[in-house]
Amino acid sequence: MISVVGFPRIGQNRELKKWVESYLDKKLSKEELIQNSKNLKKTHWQLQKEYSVDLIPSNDFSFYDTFLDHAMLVGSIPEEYKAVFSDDLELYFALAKGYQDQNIDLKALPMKKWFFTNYHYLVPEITDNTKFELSSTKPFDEFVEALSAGIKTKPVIIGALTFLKLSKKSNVDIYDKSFWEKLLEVYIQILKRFEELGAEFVQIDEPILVTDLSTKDIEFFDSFYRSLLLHKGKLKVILQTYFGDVRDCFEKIILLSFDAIGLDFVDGKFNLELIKKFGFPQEKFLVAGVVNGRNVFKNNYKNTLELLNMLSSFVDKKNIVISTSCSLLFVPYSLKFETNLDSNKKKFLAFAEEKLKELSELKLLFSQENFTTNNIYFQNIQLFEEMEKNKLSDVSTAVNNLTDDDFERKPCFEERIKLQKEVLNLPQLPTTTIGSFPQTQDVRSARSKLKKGEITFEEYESFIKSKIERVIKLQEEIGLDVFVHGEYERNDMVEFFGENLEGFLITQNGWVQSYGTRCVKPPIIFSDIKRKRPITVEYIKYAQSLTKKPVKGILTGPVTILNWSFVREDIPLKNVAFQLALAIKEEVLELEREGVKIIQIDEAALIEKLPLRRCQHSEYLSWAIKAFRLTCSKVKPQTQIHTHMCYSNFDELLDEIAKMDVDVITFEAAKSDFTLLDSINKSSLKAEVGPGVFDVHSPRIVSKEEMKKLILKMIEKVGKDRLWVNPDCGLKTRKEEEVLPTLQNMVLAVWEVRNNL
Ligand SMILES: CN1c2c(nc(N)[nH]c2=O)NC[C@@H]1CNc1ccc(C(=O)N[C@@H](CCC(=O)N[C@@H](CCC(=O)N[C@@H](CCC(=O)O)C(=O)O)C(=O)O)C(=O)O)cc1
Ligand SMILES: N[C@@H](CCS)C(=O)O
Ligand SMILES: [Zn+2]
Repeated sequence: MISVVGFPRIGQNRELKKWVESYLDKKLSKEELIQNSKNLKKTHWQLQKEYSVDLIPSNDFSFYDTFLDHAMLVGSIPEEYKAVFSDDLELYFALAKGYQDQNIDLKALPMKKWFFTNYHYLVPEITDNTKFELSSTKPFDEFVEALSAGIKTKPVIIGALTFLKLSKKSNVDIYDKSFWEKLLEVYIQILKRFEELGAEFVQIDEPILVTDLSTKDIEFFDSFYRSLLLHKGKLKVILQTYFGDVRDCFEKIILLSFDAIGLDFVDGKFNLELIKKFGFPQEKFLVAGVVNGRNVFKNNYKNTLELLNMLSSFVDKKNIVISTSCSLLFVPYSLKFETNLDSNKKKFLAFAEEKLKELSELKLLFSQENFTTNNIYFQNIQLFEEMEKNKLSDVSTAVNNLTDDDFERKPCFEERIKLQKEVLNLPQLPTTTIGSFPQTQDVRSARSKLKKGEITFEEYESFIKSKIERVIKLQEEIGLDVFVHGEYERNDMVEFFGENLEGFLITQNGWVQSYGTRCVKPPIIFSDIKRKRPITVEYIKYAQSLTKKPVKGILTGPVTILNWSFVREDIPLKNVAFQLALAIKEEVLELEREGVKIIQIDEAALIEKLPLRRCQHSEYLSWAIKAFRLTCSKVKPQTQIHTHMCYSNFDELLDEIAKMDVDVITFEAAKSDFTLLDSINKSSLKAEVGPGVFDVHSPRIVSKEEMKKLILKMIEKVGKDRLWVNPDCGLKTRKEEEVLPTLQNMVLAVWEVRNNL
C-alpha cells in the first residue's frame, strides 16, 4: 500500500491564498469560497488517486491552519470570541487574524513555528474554563465530500498529546485525568462518527512523540490511547509520527492496539535501530516514511529499497506501507510549472506531485523480486551516479583553508563598543527599525512587470530608488536615529539572496505555505555557493547618500539562508553554511569599504532550526554560530554589527547567542512578560539589546503611552545604557497607514523618556 501523510492545500497557483484574501476583503462570498475549496480538495484527491495512493488524506485541507481547525473541532475556543460571532467562518477568521470594530477588539491567536519547519500554527489557549465538546463537522464533511467523488479517504486528526502540549495552558494540569476525560470523550465521538460514515482508516498525528518526553507525557499517552482504542470499532487507527524518531516511547506504543504505526525514516534514522532492537508487532502495519516530505530532491531508490528490504526482515512485507516521511505541505506543488529550470538540474528534483510518482514506483519495485533489472530502478541509479559526480566540492578550498582566526573578531566587545560610540555618536535609547518597510502593491507589481519584461531593469531600479528616497524622508520626518533603506528590492529576505548568489536554483512557482495565506518560495541550493557580484551595496549606498543619519546595511545571515532554502542532502549542512558565510562575508566587507557603519546580519532562523532533541543541540549550534561569526570576524572594531532574531523562545539559549559576539541584537520581546529581559541580565550576553516594543504582526496602532510604559520597564530590567528601541520584526506585511503612526509614537515615547533620564 501507499500512504500520503498530508498534501499541500494552497493550490497549484496559490488559488486558496487568493480566495481567502478575497473573502476577507469581502470580494468573494462565503459560498464561493466554500465551493471553490471543495473543487480544489477534489482535484487534490483525484490527483493522488491517479498515482494509486491507497491512503489518501482528508482533513489536511484548511482555510488557514489545521491546528486552529482542531481547536474548533474539540471546542477549545475562548468564550469571548464565541459570544461575538454566530457565523462559524467569521469566528474562525477572527481567531486567525483578530477582529476590530467600534465596540470589539479581539486579538488574533499567537503564531508559533511548527516544529523545525517554516510553517506557523496558531496556538489555542486551554484554561480551566475550556469545555471540550465536539464542535465542528469539518473532518466528517470532507470525508463525505471525497466519498461522493468516489474516493474513500483516510481522515487525519491531530492527536491529543500533540494538541495539549502545543497549546498554551493556563491553570490546568493536562496530565490530570479529570481534566482530559472530556477530551477523550470528544476523540471517542470522532472515531465513532468516522466508523458510522464508513471510514476504514483514520490517521492520528502525534509528532510530539519525536521530542524529548517526560514520564508524565508517556503515562498520559498510554492511558489516553488505551482508553480511546477500546472504542475504535471496525476502524483501523494509524498512529502517525514524523520529524524524528520515537526513542522515548517506542516500546510503549507498539504495545497499544493501534493498527498501524507511522515512522519517519528520513528525519528519524534511529527508528530503524528501534525496530532492530525491539522488533515490530506482526499484526500491525508499518507506515514507512521513506519519501522526504520536507525536501525537493529525488528519492534515492537504491537506498530506499535497501531500507525497505531491511524492514521486511522485521515486518511482514504485506504490512509495510510506503509513505511520505511527513505531510507534503512543506514542498511546492508540482515541477510541471518550472519551465525555466535547466532540465539537467530539474531532473534531480521532485515536488509534491512528483513525490506521488516516486511512491508508486517504489511500491512497484518493492513488489518485484528482481527489481534491480527494472529500467525505473536503473535510471534512478544513473541519476544518483550523475549527482555524485556534480557534488559540491565536499569542502571547497576556501572552507578547507579556514583557521580559528577566521571566526574570531578582535578586539573584545567592551573595546569595540567604545570606539563605535565615538564614531556613531547616537543618543541614548537609539531608535531604529528592523529593515523592511511595507511591501505595497506598487512594489510587488513593479517586480512582476520586470519579470514579465514589461519594464526594463533601469526603470525598475529607478522605481526602487524613488521608494528609497521616500522612506528616507519618512524616517527623517518621524525622527528615527538609525535608518534603513526599506528592503523594497527584495521579494523575500532569503529568495532575494538566492537569486543573487551562484549555486542556487530559483523556481517560478515553488510556493510553500508559511502561515495562513502567506507563502514563501524557498530557493534550492544546488552547487557551490559564490558571490557573483555585490548584492545590496548599491541601494544601501544610495540610501546613505540621501541622509546624514547612519543607514544600516541589512543582510540575511548564512544560517537563515540555509534553513529557509531547500538544501542538497548529500553534503553536510555545516559545509554549505560555511560557503554561504564566506559569500555574505564578502558583502559585509564591501559594505564596510563603501562607508556603511552599521551592518545588520539577520539570523531569524538560527534558533528556530535547533534540533528537536536536546542531545543534538550543541553539535548544531557549534557550526551555526561559527558560520555567523565567519561573516563579520574581519570587520573593523568601529563597524557596528547587529543581528535580528524573531519568533524564537531563546531564554535558555542566551549563553549560546552570546557566542555570536555581536554588538547589538534586536528580537521579539516576550509580549507581556519580561522573562527574557530578566534572563539577559543573568546570561553572558554583553551586546546592546533592542527588544521589540510593538508587534508588527498586528495592524493595531500602538499609543505613545503604551510604548513609554514598556520602555521604562525595559530600562528597569536591562538599564538605559544598552537599550535600543525598535519594532519586533520587519514591517513588510503591514500597510503604511498602520505602521507610520506607531513608529511616530515610538519615537515620541523615547523622546519623553530621554528627557527624564
Ligand atoms: C520572517 N518570515 C520569513 C520566513 N521565511 C522566509 N523565507 N522569509 C521571511 O520573511 N519565515 C518566517 C517569517 C514568515 N513571514 C512571512 C511574511 C510575509 C510573507 C509574504 O508576504 N509572502 C508573500 C509573497 C512574497 C513574495 O515573494 N512576493 C513576490 C511575488 C509577489 C506576487 O505574488 N506577485 C503576484 C503579482 C503581483 C502584482 O502584479 O501586483 C504574482 O506573482 O501573482 C514579490 O514581491 O515579488 C505572499 O503573498 O504570500 C511570507 C512569510
Ligand atoms: N530584515 C528583515 C528581517 C525579518 S525577520 C525585515 O525587516 O523584514
Ligand atoms: Zn524578524
